[in-house]
Amino acid sequence: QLSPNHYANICPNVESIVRRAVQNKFQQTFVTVPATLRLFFHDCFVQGCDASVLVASTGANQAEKDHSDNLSLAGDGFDTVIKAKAAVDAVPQCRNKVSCADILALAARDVVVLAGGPSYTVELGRFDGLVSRASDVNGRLPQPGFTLNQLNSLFAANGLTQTDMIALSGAHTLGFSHCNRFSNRIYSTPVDPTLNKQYAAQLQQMCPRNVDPRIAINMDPNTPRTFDNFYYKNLQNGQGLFTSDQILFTDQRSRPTVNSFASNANVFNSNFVAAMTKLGRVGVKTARNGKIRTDCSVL
Ligand code: HEM
Ligand SMILES: [Ca+2]
Ligand SMILES: [Ca+2]
Repeated sequence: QLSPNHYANICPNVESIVRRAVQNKFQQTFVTVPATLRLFFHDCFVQGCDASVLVASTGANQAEKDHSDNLSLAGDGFDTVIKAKAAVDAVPQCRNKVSCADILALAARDVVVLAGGPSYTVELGRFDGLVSRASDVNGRLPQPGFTLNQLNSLFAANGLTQTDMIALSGAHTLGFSHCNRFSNRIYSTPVDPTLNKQYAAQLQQMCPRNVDPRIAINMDPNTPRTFDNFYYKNLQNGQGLFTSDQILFTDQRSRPTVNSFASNANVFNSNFVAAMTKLGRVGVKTARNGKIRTDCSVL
């Protein structure tokens, strides 16, 4: 049973402790923001929001983070949670009382705020999962080539509507992508017709054939460091980076929602907050099937 006041007696300052740690990390690198936000999503969609994504592999177990779909998760997201956990545990009353899953949920909210996005109340009381298996990731995360039906069915499997899915996709207003995620769109004949011609040419320039696979580019070409509704305006202009982004505007069924988020930042913000709150409830563990980890990377 999640509640914003879960730690009121256990660790009353947990919110400010996590916020300060996230702020410190943010001052070192902006990558903290997209990395932490994406990490939360990849956690919640596999075994629920239980910090299973944070677990390191051991000789006996290949953990989620080593699945191919998770290899592009930026290390700064993991580091943010580790730093915040250390800050929480430095307070005697809080030591080993706050779950890694809750710290990640708080940190995801805090990075959105640091990038200029909306603030919101985070529900707390998740326990950390007892397993993390790479094989559990198979088929649980959306792929950049997904159709609207594929996106909808995967999000529906997590209790999220098409509107939630469109709002959460707005996270692509921040952060980076490697070139191979969309190279099929710019090097097909003809070039993907839903791509803005000028944007396609820019992408070809930034991501030439046989580009170094480590090269990553901004997903939002206009305001890559601001959490805003530019993602949806980009879709209207044919500047959606992935097939799974642009389809939200191309398909008649999702276009009205994209247009409404593009024309009204407040509508986007409130839908994003509602969807993040729902995302944070996915597969939550309790004392019966979870625990509070002492080290977020060790079961
Ligand atoms: C709707 C289906 C989604 C698909 C197909 C998708 C796919 C991707 C892909 C392929 C990347 C680039 C990874 C790389 O090459 O490094 C990416 C990055 C990112 N995604 Fe998504 N994503 C989806 C939804 C979400 C959601 C729901 C969130 C969070 C609420 C999210 C947050 C991010 C962020 C912040 C990045 C940038 C990461 C960074 O810069 O380190 N995505 N996504
Ligand atoms: Ca998880
Ligand atoms: Ca932006």
